[in-house]
Amino acid sequence: MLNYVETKNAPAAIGPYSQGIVVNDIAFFSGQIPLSPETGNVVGTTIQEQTEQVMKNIAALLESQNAEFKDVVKTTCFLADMADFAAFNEIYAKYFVGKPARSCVAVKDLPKGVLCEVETIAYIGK
Ligand SMILES: CC(=[NH2+])C(=O)[O-]
Repeated sequence: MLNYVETKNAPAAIGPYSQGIVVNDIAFFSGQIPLSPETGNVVGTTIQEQTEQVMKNIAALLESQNAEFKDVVKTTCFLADMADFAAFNEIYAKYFVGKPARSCVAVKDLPKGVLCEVETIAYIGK
């Protein structure tokens, strides 16, 4: 059984994808970039500001499934510049205290020219 994630508290999709899909007790959330859920505009210009907005968006997705950061089992992180790795990690670590499995790569470009994107998989069974 597949269920789509739909919440106004996280940015709407900007392409042909959903905010996430739940399969049984696992939620697969689409990559979050630092968009405002209200305006759809990019929030912040620094890696710190943009990572904070990404974390807010992930929190909203998790909340839509009655889940929290501690329920995340895997993340994939995309940076526009690996020089931002340390600063990104500093913000990331405040939220993902449970240290889920992770991959982090630098890519040539991200949508809307942002500095970071983070996708998450969470276990939402209780
Ligand atoms: C932002 C995003 N998740 C995408 O696929 O364009």
